[in-house]
Amino acid sequence: MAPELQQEEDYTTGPEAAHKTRVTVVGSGNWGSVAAKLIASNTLKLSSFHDEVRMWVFEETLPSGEKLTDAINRNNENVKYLPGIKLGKNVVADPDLENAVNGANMLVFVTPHQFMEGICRRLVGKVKADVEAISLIKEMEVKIEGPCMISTLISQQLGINCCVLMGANIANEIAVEKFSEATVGYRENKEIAQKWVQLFSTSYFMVTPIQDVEGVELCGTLKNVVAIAAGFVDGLEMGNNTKAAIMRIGLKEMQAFSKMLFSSVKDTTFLESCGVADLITTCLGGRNRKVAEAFARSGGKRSFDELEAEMLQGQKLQGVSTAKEVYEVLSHCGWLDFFPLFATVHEICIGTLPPSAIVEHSERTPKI
Ligand SMILES: NC(=O)c1ccc[n+]([C@@H]2O[C@H](COP(=O)([O-])OP(=O)(O)OC[C@H]3O[C@@H](n4cnc5c(N)ncnc54)[C@H](O)[C@@H]3O)[C@@H](O)[C@H]2O)c1
Ligand SMILES: O=P(O)(O)OC[C@H](O)CO
Repeated sequence: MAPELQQEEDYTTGPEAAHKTRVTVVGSGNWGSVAAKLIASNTLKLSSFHDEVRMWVFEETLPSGEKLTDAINRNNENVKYLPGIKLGKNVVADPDLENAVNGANMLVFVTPHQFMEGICRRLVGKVKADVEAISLIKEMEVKIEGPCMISTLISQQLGINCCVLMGANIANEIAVEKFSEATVGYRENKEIAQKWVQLFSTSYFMVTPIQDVEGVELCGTLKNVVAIAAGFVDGLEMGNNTKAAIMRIGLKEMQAFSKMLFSSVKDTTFLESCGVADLITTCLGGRNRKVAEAFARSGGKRSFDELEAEMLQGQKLQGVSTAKEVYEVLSHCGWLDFFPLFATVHEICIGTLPPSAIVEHSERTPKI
């Protein structure tokens, strides 16, 4: 159960409280919890924001029998998805989605993408008409009409504006306040983008706004496919030069695919944190890389689902499903020959090709 709004300190009262911007984080996984921590450290300092940050929790029961929400509020820590890190006492976990977003002026969406359609459906008519949203979700969906970015899904289903925040952001490193950068992608309104920058920025988290929402979101989405390829290379012990080659080919395919989908995507976006920096960090230290390495070491005999459950304890991979979504777009558009790395990653994931195909097939020079 979510506690009453007033806790030990009085965050909510005072005549000016009603005019302050309220922030809700929709999601409480590994990155969701770190996002709440970053934001909560800023809402305490910025007088235009309400101190309290609500964090929606997909409720579950811990092995101890305690509800996750209760454990978070009692310990001020997400004991399952971000153990050992205090979130800030002004973070209030709430298992009731509608209640969590009630009255919020700024919504931060940060769940694995597969839950977003259901979440949006539940939120229709429940959010303020002028609420601003941001998506931290690195994925896309493919519908009959074609590919749909998650920020577009949010915008269309809820009728609200949605920016994105992506970057070289392994959550566990930011949780212990190691320096990193991030990129906010926005469509038109730079003032809104600046407000998101203000809300997320700390001395160890440097955020830059750029006007290229699709480019930023596609970088965050597509790098997960390259991370799977990098994991195969690691699992096959092919070495650093091979991995660098896979990253280079992957970056070229990311750029070409993004520009073929959206002609507005800027080349310079790929040099921001959301582009080459995220590609590097994810291919070195991400969860997609780690599980793909185990998959290759098993010779493709163990499934990604099984390895995900065993290795990530409830955290979710996005790369395997992204590879499938990308493959569907490539098949539909007749582009498979132009993107050998993307296509090969999917074919290895579904067992049509062995992990060793990652080099044999991806090195074919793409005609892009
Ligand atoms: N973890 C990172 O380092 C990191 C960094 C940057 C971006 N991201 C992106 O952020 C997004 C969220 O990732 P994360 O790491 O916060 O999550 P996660 O993988 O750690 O956690 C899984 C989350 O899914 C929730 N969940 C499980 N079943 C659900 C259901 N049926 N409905 C709704 N929620 C359910 C769980 O409660 C948990 O909060 C992803 O798109 C990811 O790619 C992650
Ligand atoms: O752990 P991954 O593979 O989901 O990647 C985490 C982040 O996206 C890195 O920026």
